[in-house]
Amino acid sequence: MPPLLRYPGTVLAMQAFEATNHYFDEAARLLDLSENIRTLLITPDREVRVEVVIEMDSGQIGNFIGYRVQHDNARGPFKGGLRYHPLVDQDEARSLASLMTWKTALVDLPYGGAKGGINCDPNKLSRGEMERLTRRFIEKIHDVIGPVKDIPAPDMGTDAQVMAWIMNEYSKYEGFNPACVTGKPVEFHGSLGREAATGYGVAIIAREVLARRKASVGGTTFAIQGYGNVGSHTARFLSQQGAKIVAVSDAYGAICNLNGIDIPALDEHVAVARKVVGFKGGEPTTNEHLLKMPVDVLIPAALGGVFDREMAQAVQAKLIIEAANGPTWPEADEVFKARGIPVVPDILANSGGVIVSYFEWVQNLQHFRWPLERIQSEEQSRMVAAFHEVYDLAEHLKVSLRTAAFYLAITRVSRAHALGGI
Ligand SMILES: NC(=O)C1=CN([C@@H]2O[C@H](COP(=O)(O)OP(=O)(O)OC[C@H]3O[C@@H](n4cnc5c(N)ncnc54)[C@H](OP(=O)(O)O)[C@@H]3O)[C@@H](O)[C@H]2O)C=CC1
Ligand SMILES: O=C(O)CCC(=O)C(=O)O
Repeated sequence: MPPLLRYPGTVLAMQAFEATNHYFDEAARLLDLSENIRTLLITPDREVRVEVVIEMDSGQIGNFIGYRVQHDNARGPFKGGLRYHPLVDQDEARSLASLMTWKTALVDLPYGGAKGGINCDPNKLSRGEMERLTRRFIEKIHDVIGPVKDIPAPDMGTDAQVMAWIMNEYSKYEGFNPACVTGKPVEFHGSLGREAATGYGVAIIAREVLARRKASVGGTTFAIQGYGNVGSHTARFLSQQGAKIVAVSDAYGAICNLNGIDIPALDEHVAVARKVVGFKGGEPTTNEHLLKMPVDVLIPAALGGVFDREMAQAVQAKLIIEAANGPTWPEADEVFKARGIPVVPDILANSGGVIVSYFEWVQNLQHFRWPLERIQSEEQSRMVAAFHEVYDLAEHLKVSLRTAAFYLAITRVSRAHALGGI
């Protein structure tokens, strides 16, 4: 059975929401916001916590808690994923919802930010239990979500099938409306390109940041923590550009191959084994070792809170791209700054997912389907534009990429509050 994580023995100086607000404050200081505006911007608009009780396959009662935190909607409906994981709690949902507010603003989508989930272990639930859990959760929260209120999407532990159940359950209460949720199966009102969108975007960011550093993806070495939706698609798109992916991992362990892992062959193995360990084209190793390998680029693509101070000191990568949400504690961020290791922040690096969710929502509202070429090319142009805007601002203000990204996002959200009024 895989470990639940966070990393055992880690003593955290702060909680996840506090960490997100720390990053907010670093940028807000440059913006001269009043204390009242700061409070308005960081405080979640609404927090829903519901008991979700289902009958397990064994006949026993299963007790779970579901959360939906709606952080800010000054720029449009709340938007953000649903996570099914044993560590889901109110604080994590707050932190992730807040990150969504800054992410949607940074890539200029007409949305606010939300996040939620259920404290369950999807690896231990049957398909029937997952469906009952999802439907019961939606039964409890259907009145606070919807196409112009709050639009959920996939995150860790949820996928297109879960989104299909959400759409179906929501429609029972509120009438048929596929725009109530994104990340649905393509044949059930979903969008081409959504499943791979986050990884596709991470690979675009890798290409752009390497180009600014006079390097290219071809021949560059990468280690990727997490081989789920985001990690595996990132690996696929990077390897198609000639990257040398020397280590990947999931909750069960890691594999490494300094000559480069054959990603299509690994995918065939994972399709059967459901884990990366056991793949013949790599040596088994640990997640901890993967994070400390001397690679060019390290990509966390699993849980938050992976880098604490100690781990940041041990990292040997030259560049970090945050595909996961919130992988870096502020104490680690300081270490990376001091060591001159640039970090492309989550709200920029993994924004491809919500960008294509936006395209899915637009297609649902238009009752029209866009071809994959249009989706990928529009995702690409939005991400490239946002990346260079952040990079240029960071150089201009002499701040980190994260502070520049938050600066742009806070500017847009506070402007929306000012224009819309309270
Ligand atoms: N899906 C999306 O569109 C987006 C996701 N993100 C973020 O990307 C990250 C990954 O999400 P996603 O790929 O969707 O989730 P998935 O559930 O599809 O995949 C998560 C991956 O992380 C692995 N994992 C879990 N625990 C550990 C651990 N302790 N050490 C190493 N790997 C571990 C899982 O392993 P196993 O399969 O063995 O459990 C799995 O490979 C999250 O931080 C999420 O918030 C950000 C933007 C959009
Ligand atoms: O696609 C979306 O709406 C949100 C995806 C998500 O949860 C995220 O970007 O962290």
